[in-house]
Formats: sequence, C-alpha cells, structure tokens
Amino acid sequence: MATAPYAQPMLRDGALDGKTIIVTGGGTGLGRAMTTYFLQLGANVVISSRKLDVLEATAAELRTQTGGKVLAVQCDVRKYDEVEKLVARTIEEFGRIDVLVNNAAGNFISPTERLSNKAFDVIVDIVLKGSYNCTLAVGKHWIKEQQPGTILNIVTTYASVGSAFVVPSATAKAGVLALTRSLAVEWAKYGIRSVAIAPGPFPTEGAWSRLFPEPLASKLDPAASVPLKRVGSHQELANLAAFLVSDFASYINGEVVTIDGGEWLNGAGEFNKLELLTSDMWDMIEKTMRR
Ligand SMILES: CCCCCCCCCCC/C=C/C(=O)SCCNC(=O)CCNC(=O)[C@H](O)C(C)(C)COP(=O)(O)OP(=O)(O)OC[C@H]1O[C@@H](n2cnc3c(N)ncnc32)[C@H](O)[C@@H]1OP(=O)(O)O
Ligand SMILES: NC(=O)C1=CN([C@@H]2O[C@H](COP(=O)(O)OP(=O)(O)OC[C@H]3O[C@@H](n4cnc5c(N)ncnc54)[C@H](OP(=O)(O)O)[C@@H]3O)[C@@H](O)[C@H]2O)C=CC1
Repeated sequence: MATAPYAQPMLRDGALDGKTIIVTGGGTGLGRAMTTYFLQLGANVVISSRKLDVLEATAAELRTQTGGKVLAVQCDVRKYDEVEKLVARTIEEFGRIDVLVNNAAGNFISPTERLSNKAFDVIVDIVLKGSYNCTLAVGKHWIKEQQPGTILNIVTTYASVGSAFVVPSATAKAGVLALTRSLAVEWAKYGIRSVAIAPGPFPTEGAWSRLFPEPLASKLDPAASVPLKRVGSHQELANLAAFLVSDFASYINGEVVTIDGGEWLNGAGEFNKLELLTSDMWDMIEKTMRR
C-alpha cells in the first residue's frame, strides 16, 4: 500500500546539514522518530535517557538505517550534574550544540486523590525539572559562547487547558509551555528561539502502556475523539519538528504548534456533540424551527 502523503518526509535533503541536536528521551517513541528524520536530513544527533542499553540499540539501528552520526549518552534529566555532563560530552564529540529537544517525559493515568506526593513528584521532576535543567545547561553554554540556538519543547494539547486524570503531567507541561513563551522573549536577544509542539494522540509503546492500559484499551478508541478520525503518524510529527528546528523557521519564536487533527477543540465547542444527529433529525429540527 502507498504511504499516505502526510506520512512522507517533507524537507529537502541536507536541510539540517551541520547542525548538532540533543534529543532527550531519544531512544524510544516520538524521540526516536524525530532523531531518525534529523539524521536523514544531515544533522548529528545525541540521544539521551536513563536506559543506556535502549539508547545504544537505537543508535546502532539508526546508524545503519541512515548512515548518520548518532551518539548515545546516559542522562537522567532530573539530575543537573548529569545534564552538564551530557552538554560536555556533546561538545567533546561534535564541537557544538545547535538544537535542544526537550522530549523526555513520564506519565500515567490516575484519579489525583489516589496519588502519593512521590507520584506527583516523579512526573513533575521528569517533565518540568528535566526540561528546565536541560534548557538552563544548554542555554548557559550558548550565551557564554555567543552562539545562537533553538529549543523545541514537546508538550501536549492539555498543557494550555488542563486535563483530568493526568494532573501531574498537565501541571508540568503547563510549566514547560510557560518556559517556552517566557524564554522566547528573554533569550531572543542571544539569538535563542524557543518553540513547542503540542501533539494529540500518536501511538507509542511508552504512552499507550501508561495511558491506555487494559481494560481501558479495549473500551476506548483514541481516534474517536479526533475530528479527522485518525491518530497521528510519527513521520508527520518528525516533519513538523524538523521544520521548527530548521533555519526555515527562523522567524518562529514562542509559538506552540498543535498537531492533533483538531482533537482539543472537539471538547470545547458547545454544539460539537450535535455531530451525533442524523440527517433525518436535522430535517425534523429544521421543520420545527421554521414553523
Ligand atoms: C480518553 C481518550 C483520550 C485520547 C487522547 C490521547 C492523547 C494522548 C495525550 C498524551 C499526552 C502525554 C503523554 C506522555 O507524556 S506519554 C509518556 C509516557 N512515557 C513514560 O511515562 C516513560 C517514562 N515513565 C516511567 O519511567 C515510569 O512510568 C514512571 C517514572 C513515570 C513511573 O515509574 P515507576 O512506577 O517505576 O516509578 P517509581 O517507582 O519511582 O514511583 C514513583 C511514585 O509514583 C507512584 N506511581 C507509579 N505509577 C503509578 C500509577 N499508575 N498510579 C499511581 N501512582 C503511581 C509510585 O507508587 C511511587 O509512589 P510511592 O513511592 O509513594 O508509592
Ligand atoms: N505519544 C503521544 O500520544 C503523546 C506524546 N507526547 C509527548 O511526546 C514525548 C514523547 O513521548 P512518547 O514517545 O509517546 O513516550 P516514550 O515513553 O517513548 O518517551 C519518553 C522518553 O522519556 C525518557 N525518560 C523518562 N524519564 C526520563 C528521565 N528521568 N531522564 C531522561 N529521560 C527520561 C524515556 O527513556 P528512559 O526510560 O530510558 O529514561 C523515554 O525514552 C513526551 O514529551 C510526551 O509527553 C505528548 C502528547 C501525546
């Protein structure tokens, strides 16, 4: 079967030539998809997370698949000293950093009153603290070296509106969105752009196992609440990420781009649920109203 146009690579060959990109959580899921495409476009990529075996397996596969330069570095983003080592190792290997992608995250569904304070901590520490740790370490480096750079934060659609049952994640992602918009202004003078992507549902093992465990998975279709009636493809997210970190997006700063098939708006419009009405029902309604 032919690949759908939205699932095809978008940018021209060499669009990211000469750039060095750090992707936190780059060994799995959407981080891996972005890394693959960055490598295909000519970037050097450093992937980092806690599990070195996973990172090294991904790096080996992507070297074979793309012929690109990818380095695996173990780093728990909650620990600032490890983040500083990640920055130092990247400079040692590639001589520079051009882009930071804050993609690492943790999440699970739960009624908030069931959570311990540690459960809240573990998510906020990975998502919010992890993002500001990496941002601070890389930002300080850029400012000291008088070098421009781009920070891409992966948030979620509920970062702006909140969501029940994923409250630690919603709280933390809202903070990351505030970080994005605040630094877009404050660090623009150093040539540092801050942008974000807010994805809707993109099936990954990490997200699906924690957000749609059984018996929920068999009862719930994540595509059903999406007006376009499908989930996202990894390549279309990678396309957007590659564009936002490329020089083609040089004038985009402080923007959060939503890529969710219209899902977040679906719950918002007062009359959206009238989608359920049949054509016969509309005929009856029209007749009654016009009478
Ligand atoms: C309704 C239809 C909607 C359709 C639309 C779908 C749109 C999707 C939008 C998705 C948006 C965002 C997605 C994501 O962020 S996905 C990323 C998912 N990936 C990950 O989470 C990867 C990393 N995660 C992990 O490593 C672990 O899961 C994590 C660290 C988060 C937790 O691991 P672990 O349990 O090993 O951690 P700890 O042992 O350190 O535990 C810390 C405390 O947390 C408590 N805990 C853990 N799990 C739960 C749970 N399920 N419920 C309640 N509490 C939990 C644990 O008990 C510890 O607390 P205590 O010490 O007090 O017991
Ligand atoms: N998939 C989806 O539908 C959506 C995803 N998102 C966002 O997309 C991003 C990627 O998620 P996805 O690919 O689905 O899920 P994954 O679980 O595959 O990705 C999360 C990554 O974060 C890493 N990570 C977790 N904790 C830490 C830590 N303390 N230090 C360093 N790395 C860590 C994990 O690696 P390791 O365990 O080795 O540390 C893993 O590689 C996240 O920001 C998520 O919130 C947003 C909306 C929807």
